[in-house]
Amino acid sequence: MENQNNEAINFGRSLIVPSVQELAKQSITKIPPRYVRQDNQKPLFKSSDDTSTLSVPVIDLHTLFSTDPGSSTYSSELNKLHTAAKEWGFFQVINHGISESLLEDFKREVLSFFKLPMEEKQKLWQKEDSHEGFGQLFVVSEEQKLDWCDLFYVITLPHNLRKSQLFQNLPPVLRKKLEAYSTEIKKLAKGILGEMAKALGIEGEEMSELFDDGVQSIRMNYYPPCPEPESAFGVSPHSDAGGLTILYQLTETEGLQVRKDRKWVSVKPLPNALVVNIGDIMEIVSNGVYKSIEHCATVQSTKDRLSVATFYTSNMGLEVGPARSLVAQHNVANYRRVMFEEYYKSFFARKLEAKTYLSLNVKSKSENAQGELEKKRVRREQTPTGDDRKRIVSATSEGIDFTDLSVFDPYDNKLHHLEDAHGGATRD
Ligand SMILES: O=C(O)CCC(=O)C(=O)O
Ligand SMILES: [Fe+2]
Repeated sequence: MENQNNEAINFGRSLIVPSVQELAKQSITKIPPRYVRQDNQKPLFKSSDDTSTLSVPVIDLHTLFSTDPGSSTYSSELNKLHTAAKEWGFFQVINHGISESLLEDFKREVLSFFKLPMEEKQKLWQKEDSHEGFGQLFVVSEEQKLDWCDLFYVITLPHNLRKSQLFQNLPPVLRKKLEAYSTEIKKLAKGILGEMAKALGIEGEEMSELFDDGVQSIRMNYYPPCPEPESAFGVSPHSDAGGLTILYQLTETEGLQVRKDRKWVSVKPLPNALVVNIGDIMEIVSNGVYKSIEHCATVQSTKDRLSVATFYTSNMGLEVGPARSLVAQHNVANYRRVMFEEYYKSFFARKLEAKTYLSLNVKSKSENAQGELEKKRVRREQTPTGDDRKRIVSATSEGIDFTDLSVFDPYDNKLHHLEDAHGGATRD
């Protein structure tokens, strides 16, 4: 039974910030300091065309959803999905079953939505007590650097979590298409989660308990052209909090970058493909077999870019932890159990930053040594100059050998030099 009181639930709020789209309409040649990243935090640039080898795997969902599970074609595609989720945490899906016409209609409506005059958008702007609507997310202080992006964020499922006033004020055709898109994405997310369960060896019943009536939210991102694209992020490096994210890249402009080991790889928009990535909750459920991977969006000087991210996560009211069937297989639970609602609320109450929330708060004792090192790394990266020496001394006195400008990288369990921008990784 749906609890009607759920509409009172607020997953978060964010400080109200100016519209970047409006700012970009003025012919500025420099961006305001609030968007300019420090030298060692700037994005790295290269499009997928000039990189050589690495590209995000592509999975054919028709093979998984419609071929005989006993066939070798099926098992080789399932294996491809499993490897992509383990080694990349990101992949693109083709033949996903969402019709081209729905994707086109939805795209058209989202494009016009961001073109609405400001007076219309104001009616749908975030309020101080909730981050749903037009605006930004994760802004917790006036000093914090801002992303070069306007977004519209809305909880779409389950129905009783919707802010009905926000829905009623949406342009009617957008509302209709959003409804259809949200239904299709839920179906798709559950289909992919079902295949993942098979690949991981999680019992179907447990997967249903976790994800049958999951919370779904949609974030529409508009990245205007930026006069200083080398200094700003469209979205800061982060991991997503949910179960799965399904991203629709509406334009051909590249911008999404995914961290693969210590490199950043650009995800080229493919016609009619969707990008899927593992979120923190799915990393927890998979007991760490699948990884929720850091990613970010860069911006360009002449082209704008639009994307729609749908976050599909577990049911309300649940305590989420590593799947029972996996703990039995692995003989260890690598993550603590967390109340989903608390996890989501705490995620939204802080600045968006790398993978710190998951690594610092939910890893179990067996992974804590790594978590402690990560905590020190984050503290140091937040103040890369100044007190660095002291921190290194304090880390060393605790038995950890930090050499100057070295960081611990939780992705490969090694120390690396921190001379590179963009969080210490390099681009392939
Ligand atoms: O626009 C993109 O490509 C990435 C957006 C994203 O990571 C997000 O909305 O969480
Ligand atoms: Fe994301």
